[in-house]
Amino acid sequence: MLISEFFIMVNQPTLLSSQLFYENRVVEVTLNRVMLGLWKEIETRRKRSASFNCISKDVSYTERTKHHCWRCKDIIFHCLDKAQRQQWVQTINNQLSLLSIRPKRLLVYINPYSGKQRGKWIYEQRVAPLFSRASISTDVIVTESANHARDHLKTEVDLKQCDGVVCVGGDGMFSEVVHGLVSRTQSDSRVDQNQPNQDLVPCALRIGIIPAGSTDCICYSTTGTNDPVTSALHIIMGDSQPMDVCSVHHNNTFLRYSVSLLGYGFYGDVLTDSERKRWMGPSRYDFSGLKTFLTHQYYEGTVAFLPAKDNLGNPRDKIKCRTRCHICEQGANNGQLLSGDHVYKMAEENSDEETSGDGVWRVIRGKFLAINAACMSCACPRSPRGLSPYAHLADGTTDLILVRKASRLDFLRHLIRHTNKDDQFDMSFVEVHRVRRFRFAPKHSNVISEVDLSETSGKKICNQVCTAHPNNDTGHSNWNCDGEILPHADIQVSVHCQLIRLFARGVERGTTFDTYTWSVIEGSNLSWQA
Ligand SMILES: Nc1ncnc2c1ncn2[C@@H]1O[C@H](COP(=O)(O)OP(=O)(O)OP(=O)(O)O)[C@@H](O)[C@H]1O
Repeated sequence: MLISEFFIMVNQPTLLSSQLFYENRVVEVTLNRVMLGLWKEIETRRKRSASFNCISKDVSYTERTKHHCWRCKDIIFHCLDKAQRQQWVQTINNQLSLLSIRPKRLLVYINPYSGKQRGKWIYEQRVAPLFSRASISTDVIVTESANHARDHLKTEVDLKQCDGVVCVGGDGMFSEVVHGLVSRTQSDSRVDQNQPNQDLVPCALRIGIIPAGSTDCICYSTTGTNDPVTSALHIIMGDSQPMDVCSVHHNNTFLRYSVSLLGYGFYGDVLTDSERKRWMGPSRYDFSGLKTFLTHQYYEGTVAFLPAKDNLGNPRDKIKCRTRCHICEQGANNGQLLSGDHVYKMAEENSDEETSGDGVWRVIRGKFLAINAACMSCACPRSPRGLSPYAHLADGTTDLILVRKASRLDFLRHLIRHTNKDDQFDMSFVEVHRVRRFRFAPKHSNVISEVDLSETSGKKICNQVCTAHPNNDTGHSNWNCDGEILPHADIQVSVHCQLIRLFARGVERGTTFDTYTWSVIEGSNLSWQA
């Protein structure tokens, strides 16, 4: 069982301190309330003498390695007598029993078709052995169809019987679990999700993500890596990272929740096209991305938004969201949605400001290549800084990025900047705002239609690519909501501050503690050998 963080805490009272043997060395090992202290070498012996009546103590712990990855390691200390060994086991087990933040029972959903279809293998080979070592009991469900996990969580599960929910898969699988858990929490609390101005009830259970998908953007943005073992160790340690959730409505009807990207125009069109090409596998995103870029479609409409409070910084302030982020703390202090009249009416023709009960809305009309709302950085291995590098996980805001009509070359320069260190917002046709709520209305009335996912004929693609300012048949794009297509262009979005919590701790700063930071795993099932 994972014990706890294992690094020097100078201000913690020492519970136990002994001279033990480690390899050929005599070391001073200390245990304080939450951590096993780093041992200090006292004396080196070339060989442990055969006359030592040694008793060994096997301890597992987590160690930070490169690129935010954690690994589980074992260490064996040797004691001189049984009494000393007994004292160590007893004290460690007592401390472990006090760590209530660690989950003991988990509900696990595995999507066997995520990414390269290795979800089941990843769980069974790399994660389950760690859970069992940490004495965590699991109830594992391999999903049989899309929305299996969501519907199971919504209706069937006794949530009191587990300490957390784990999804093995990609961002789509995580989104399913979020929908299941958030909807279930609201229905248990009799909260109507169809009201866009409704404060939602935060979920009690934490969610763990074992990455096994194609992009794993949410896992990457919340742990700094998409490594299944690292995620499993964060779960075992009982880490907790709050996260905002956006609710998306159309005319007082709830559509979906979003935790990462809402994209209209470019990202909506890439998704719509790529869904038609699922048979191509993950390469469909590259193909559809190129095709959408070449069609260079823009969309007219009105964006209205409620800016975030000044104390939450701005999307270009270079303050990254990191473990124990002070901006997210400020966001939580600012409170959930502000009470009062949240109802926003679209601005009069020539006005660029509107006042409602919760502040002054800004209104922007124009022709847009893309409208994106990033609730988190959306970093992933392909774009390590993400769509909005300084967006925060839990401050109650989303970064609204408006990319106005521009030449293909300028748009290409903007897109390329997502993959390097240049500022993608430092371009005359791009503006970015930190907002609490926004809404969009396309210029042309929104026809509610089933999205046609059938393949477009080659001739039509060619026409679209070759036309200077092509418009699609309806004159509006689709919203890409965390990888799902929304059927409405006219939407209202509200950010719900810290609605859910993950078994994660956000991306950690630098590597200052790397050499000194350890986390002990084994506890009640410490193996001792005479
Ligand atoms: N048993 C199943 N059969 C078919 N679809 C499923 C099943 N279980 C889950 N799904 C659906 O598969 C979709 C994609 O899954 P997931 O996100 O895990 O993988 P991915 O698309 O490869 O990864 P990413 O979202 O990171 O790109 C999800 O929207 C989920 O609803």
